[in-house]
Amino acid sequence: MDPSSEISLLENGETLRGRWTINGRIGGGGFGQIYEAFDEVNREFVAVKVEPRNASKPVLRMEVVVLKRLHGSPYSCSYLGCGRTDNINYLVMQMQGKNLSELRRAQPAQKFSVSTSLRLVYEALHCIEAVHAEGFLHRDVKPSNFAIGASSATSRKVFILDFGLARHFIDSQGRLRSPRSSVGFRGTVRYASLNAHREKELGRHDDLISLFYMAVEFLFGSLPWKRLKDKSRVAALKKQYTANCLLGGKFPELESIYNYLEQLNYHTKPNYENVRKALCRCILNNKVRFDDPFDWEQQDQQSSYSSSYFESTDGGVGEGRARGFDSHGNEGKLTNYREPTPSERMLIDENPLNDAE
Ligand SMILES: Nc1ncnc2c1ncn2[C@@H]1O[C@H](COP(=O)(O)OP(=O)(O)OP(=O)(O)O)[C@@H](O)[C@H]1O
Repeated sequence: MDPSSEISLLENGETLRGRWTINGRIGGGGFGQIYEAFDEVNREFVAVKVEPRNASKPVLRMEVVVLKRLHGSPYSCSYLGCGRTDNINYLVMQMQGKNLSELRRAQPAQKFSVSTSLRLVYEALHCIEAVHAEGFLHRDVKPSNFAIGASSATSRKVFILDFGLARHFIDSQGRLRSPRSSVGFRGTVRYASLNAHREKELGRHDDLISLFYMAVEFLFGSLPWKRLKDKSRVAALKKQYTANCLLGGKFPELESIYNYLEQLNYHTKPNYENVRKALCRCILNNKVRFDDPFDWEQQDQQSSYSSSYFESTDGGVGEGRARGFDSHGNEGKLTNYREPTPSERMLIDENPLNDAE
């Protein structure tokens, strides 16, 4: 059964393990269905991801492994439980707010301001680094796999979702696993790195290249290959467009990040710190403040760029929504404002990406 089909795997009012009462479906991608449920023990809303027990491509097992490893991380959902019934496998986790794809598509020109774009990318970089630090590649980095928090305390934070395609890249001895010579395509065509198109074993830099494509889409509203489904045609365009061209020459620091990442391979650990430095320089040069309101908090249409070769709408993925999201209730209030740390401030003045680790 296609889990994203209209056939719901859970009914409203149904209770899992006598604790989580289903309250409605909030999303469903290619691999699972996501429900809102009420946790009768902690008296709060939670998210439940479900797949059929006989799924042709089961993903929840890996999701549970990764979420448990990340439990307590400020960049991922808390793990709350998992189990199975006669028909389904399920995973219960912390409820987050809207995903970054739906937030972007809700913007007037379907793009974020420079300020919002750069800060979201900055936060998403932390998320990806946290996953890599636990020895996992995400392999499906895209805007619908990041969400802002659902509470006033977390509504200015970004959380990474969906570890269904994750892969452990280190072995039990802590060594890098040997790359396989060929693997099938992994990820989402629009954001996949060229290595994914080549069906090569993906490395840490490939997750960051997908983040770069997210950045372009945030800033300009779309990617040139957004309407193409054919993987080889998308790959041809990804080869054709330089970072300079994708960014219209407006963000040299992001260009330098892409050009750096492109030189890396499966074996090299990206220098996350230097990528962050380059991003910080971009933030500084564009006069972005970490305490600016996000676009959805205050629609003030600050400096955003337009680009004639991009079209204005997209068929972005991710249909999730989450109740309890309260950014409107907190509009204008910087409930979770985070100053750059002293080391981040220092980074801004240094020259990044000179040395690859
Ligand atoms: N913990 C959560 N809290 C709130 N919303 C969530 C949560 N987990 C997932 N969602 C919503 O459901 C959507 C789909 O979730 P997820 O990506 O895990 O499913 P999927 O089947 O793997 O999707 P895809 O195939 O598109 O990657 C997310 O984009 C998000 O909007």
